[in-house]
Amino acid sequence: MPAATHVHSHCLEMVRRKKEIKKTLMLRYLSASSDLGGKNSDFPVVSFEDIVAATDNFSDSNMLGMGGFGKVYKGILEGDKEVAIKRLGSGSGQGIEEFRNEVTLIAKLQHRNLVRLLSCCIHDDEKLLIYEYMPNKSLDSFLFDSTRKDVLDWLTRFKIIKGVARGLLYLHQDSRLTIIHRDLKASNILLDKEMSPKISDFGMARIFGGKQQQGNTIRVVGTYGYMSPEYVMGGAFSVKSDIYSFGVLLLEIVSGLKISSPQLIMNFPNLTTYAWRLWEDGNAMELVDSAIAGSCPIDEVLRCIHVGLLCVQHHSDARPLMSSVVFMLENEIALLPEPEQPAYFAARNRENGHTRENKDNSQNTMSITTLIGR
Ligand SMILES: Nc1ncnc2c1ncn2[C@@H]1O[C@H](COP(=O)(O)OP(=O)(O)OP(=O)(O)O)[C@@H](O)[C@H]1O
Repeated sequence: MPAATHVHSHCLEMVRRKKEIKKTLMLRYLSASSDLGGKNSDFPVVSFEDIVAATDNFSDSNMLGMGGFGKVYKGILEGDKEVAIKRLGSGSGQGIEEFRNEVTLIAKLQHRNLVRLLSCCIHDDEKLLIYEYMPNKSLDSFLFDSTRKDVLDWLTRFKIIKGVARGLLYLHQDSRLTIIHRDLKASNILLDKEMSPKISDFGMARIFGGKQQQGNTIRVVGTYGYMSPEYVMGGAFSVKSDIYSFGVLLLEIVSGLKISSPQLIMNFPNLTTYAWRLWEDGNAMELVDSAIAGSCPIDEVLRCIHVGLLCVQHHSDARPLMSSVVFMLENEIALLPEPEQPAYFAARNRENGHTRENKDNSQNTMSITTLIGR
């Protein structure tokens, strides 16, 4: 055979082999993905056996925490890859549809301030989600723990506030769809090894396409204290209800106080009411967590409190969009409008002249996840 013909047939053989390998890989990929019911054909899955091995058969020593939908375990996959595995039991209240919602939604999202969903698994009654592992767990484990909150100096707190704001901006305005988280709170902010924040827990998120930006539900899910009045009272959710939750979270980060403490905060029923009174009286710096007071730039802190109060305003129309929030947080010279009175500030407390919130909505931090079917 002439040399040129030999080279040519060799090339053809290489192309044919490459095509075959590609086809085999594609078929393998599709059959693995079909575990999800065929709806997520581009999403990697892990076998249940691998998960059992990775978590030492879901041993208690590997348990990271427990949320409304089930337990979360630390696991090691592929030899040395640390992951967090969320095990949603059959009694977790999350059906296959909600599971698919979380899986398909997160799989499409990529932002440095959102937790990455790496893969998932459905095995008989078991549904499992595999996330990147966040070594510092959630923000609440630092913020509300007097022995750990020192780690959160002002620089770190401001970095967390800005990171969460950017993550939420992506969900609301910068990704292909409008995504409303509906359960933004300190325990849903995870921290990586540099203490950078990542928003997690999209099980209750709602996605909108096109121009639709708000919805209504009779199945109110979320956490009291973080939920906006229009959502609690009427089930109306929109980006503005997430922005309300962000405002609450921001005030918690600055003050180190929980929105719904079991005790009144300085005679006020909750944090927003307390923050508003201090702001109105020109004493806003008194809100700052004593663990960092004295070591933080006053202008920056005041701007944060100001933005927080804009976000928790009673009227949703008055609350800024996340694009404005990010701009106001990142630009020292941004002119901020005066905040109006926050939600839950209606009834006047006669004893001390301060207004008080409706207590029904202030003292309960329980997540409501399954009230009435949609
Ligand atoms: N990716 C992760 N890396 C490390 N720890 C995690 C990870 N995901 C969750 N955890 C830990 O597991 C706990 C439970 O998380 P989960 O998201 O199930 O519930 P939650 O947000 O605490 O509560 P809820 O379900 O009511 O919103 C968290 O508080 C956190 O400490």
